Parts: sequence; structure tokens; C-alpha cells
Amino acid sequence: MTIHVDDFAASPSPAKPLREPPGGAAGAAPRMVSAGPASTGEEALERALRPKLLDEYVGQAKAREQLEIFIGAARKRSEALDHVLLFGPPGLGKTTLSHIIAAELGVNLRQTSGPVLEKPKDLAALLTNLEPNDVLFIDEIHRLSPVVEEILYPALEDYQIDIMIGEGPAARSIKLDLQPFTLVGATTRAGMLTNPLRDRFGIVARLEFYTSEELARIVRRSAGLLGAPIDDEGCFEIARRSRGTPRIANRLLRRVRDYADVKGDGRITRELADKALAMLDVDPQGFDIMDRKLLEAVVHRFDGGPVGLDNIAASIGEESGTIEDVIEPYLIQQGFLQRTPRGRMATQAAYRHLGLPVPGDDPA
Ligand SMILES: Nc1ncnc2c1ncn2[C@@H]1O[C@H](COP(=O)(O)OP(=O)(O)OP(=O)(O)O)[C@@H](O)[C@H]1O
Ligand SMILES: [Mg+2]
Repeated sequence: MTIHVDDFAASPSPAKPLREPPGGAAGAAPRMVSAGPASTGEEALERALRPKLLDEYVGQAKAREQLEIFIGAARKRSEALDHVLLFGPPGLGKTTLSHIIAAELGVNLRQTSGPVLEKPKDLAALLTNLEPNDVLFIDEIHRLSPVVEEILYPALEDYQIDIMIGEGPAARSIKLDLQPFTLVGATTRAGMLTNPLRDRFGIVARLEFYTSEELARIVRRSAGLLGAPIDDEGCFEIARRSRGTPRIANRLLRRVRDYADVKGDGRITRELADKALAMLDVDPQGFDIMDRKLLEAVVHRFDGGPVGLDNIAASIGEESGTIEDVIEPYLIQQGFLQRTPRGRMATQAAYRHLGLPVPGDDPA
């Protein structure tokens, strides 16, 4: 793939928002425990709560250990870190980790996203402006257009891009050298990456849902930064009901703090957190309305399954992509839903959670 040199001269493409509004339809009420950032205001708050260094980054022991070693080695040799792919459900800390990687390496971070890079020249402009060993972070990397992706290949492999000079028969292609750099790609869907792209990442880290203990530490740290008094049990109650996701834990903490300020004396205890979360329709498992809707649909409308994703989507009025990326991973991880070759099935735990008799169980 070559880029025509005239492309460089053309005006930059108009700025586009970095991500689509979460939760689908415009104007729809944001889910309390949806994993995407709810608003730009929330994004600003998130930045304030974001850990800056690997040491402050809670959990994800495997990813952290890998990165610690490879970052250390790259620093020692003053080389660019190998390219890193981060994948996992929304809100687990991919963007946070990309910032930490750049900070730990002591280099600049350039940030963009798959859908924003419309033309090869958009990417070329970014690549040619990198300083040695910089980090280029491409969020939603599964949404890169094929023509953009193609110029990325030689850039990743040989730190080179091909550009075209002249027109018609006189046109010739020249190679342009780039500074060594590290690409950090983030995606909620590793399955949607093309093989040639996936193969070019030397470090692949899959982010996992957090345990309640890890989330409790995150809640404690965030409460400290927000100046909200909270006891250990309060931290744990919020953690337990955060769908394994730091973004949700931080969001619930802020709502519970509001509740504590208005209905209590500002201190967050287990009892107060429980009342606040019940008011917010977050059930003791941390499931919200969409989770329950999905489980109820599978159980009541499809006899517990197996049922295809599209049928579930139509029945609960949610996009199948959102179900796959945001809603079902946690339900599956917690053992309430199963993914089988013939479709999704509700487990016994799902029946129990909905207060229904488990099919096949003796009613005695
Ligand atoms: N390991 C962690 N320790 C402490 N806080 C964390 C951790 N991971 C994430 N957070 C908090 O959760 C918030 C969301 O994380 P982040 O934006 O990095 O998620 P993401 O994986 O990039 O989500 P998305 O897929 O929506 O882009 C951050 O603002 C940060 O405060
Ligand atoms: Mg992100």
C-alpha cells in the first residue's frame, strides 16, 4: 500500500469524536452499570482517578508482570518497546494501561482511534511526527479501515512507510523511514482483528474482570482522591456490585457518596452503600436492569435456550454487538449464561437468581 504524496498536502480530515456515544440510541438513559463512560464529564473525572504508574495499577497481575519485564528491558537498552495489544471488555483499564506504558517508558503518548483514522495520510501524519521510542495508542483498533491498516504493516515491521511521488506514468514510490516506536492497540474484540495485524504484536495482554478484593482497593483509593470517608465494608459492598469493572466501581462510588451526603452524614458504610445501590437498581450480584432483562428473556421467552444472539438482541431491544461486548461477558464469567455452539443458555444459577425453580430439579 502506498500513500500518494498529494495526500499529505490536503487539509486534515475534520475532527471526529473519539468514540461513539455509549449505550446506543441517542437520548436513552445511561445504564448505571454500563461499562462505557457515560459522558464527557465522567471522562474528566475518570482521568483524575486514573493511576499513573504500574505500581498504582491494581490487579491484572499477569499483564502487569509481563509489562514490567519488557518495559524494564526496553528502557535498559534504550529501545522501543515491542508492540502491545490490550484486549478485554470496556472499563477494565486498557486506556489507563496505555498511558502507564508511555509514562513508565518515559516517552510521549500519541492517542487516536480506529474510526478517526479515515485515510492513510491521517496515520502517516501521526507516524512521521513520532519521536524515537514514542508510544502511539490506537483505541478501537479493530475498526481501522483496510487501507489504513495496510500502511501500518511496514511501519510496525520495519519502521517504514511507502509514499507515492508524482502522477501517472512518472509516478514512483519512495520509502520513508520512521523513528522506532511502540504501537499500543486496544480493543474489546480481539476476534475482529485481521490475522496479519494480530501477528505483528509482540506482547498481547488480555485484561480480566477484577475480583471484589481488587475492586475494593480501587474504591478505597478513589474515595481517598475524592475525599469521601468510607470504611472497609463500604468499599467491599461497592466492589462486590461493580460487575468486576473499575469504571463501574468508580461510578457507583460517586453515586453512593451523593447519597451519603444527602441522606446520611457523608460517611459511607456497608448499610448506606446497600441502600444507595438498591435505590439505583443495582442488585446484590451487581446486575442491572439490562443484565436481568437478558437473563429473563433467555429463561422466559426461549425456555432457557439455546438461543442465538440476534434473537436475544431483538427480544430485549439491544444491539447484538453491545450484548456480546458489554453485557454477556460478565454474565458468562459469573456462570449465569453459557455460550454453546447452538446459542446462549441460561444456567441453573440464572434460574436461582431470578427466584425461579431450576428445570429438572425435584420440586420437593
Ligand atoms: N487497574 C486499575 N486500577 C485502578 N483503577 C483502574 C484500573 N483500571 C481501570 N481503572 C479505572 O477505571 C477507569 C476506566 O478505565 P479505562 O478508561 O482505562 O478503561 P478501558 O478499558 O480503556 O475502557 P474502554 O474499553 O471503554 O475504552 C479509569 O478511569 C480508571 O480510573
Ligand atoms: Mg479506553
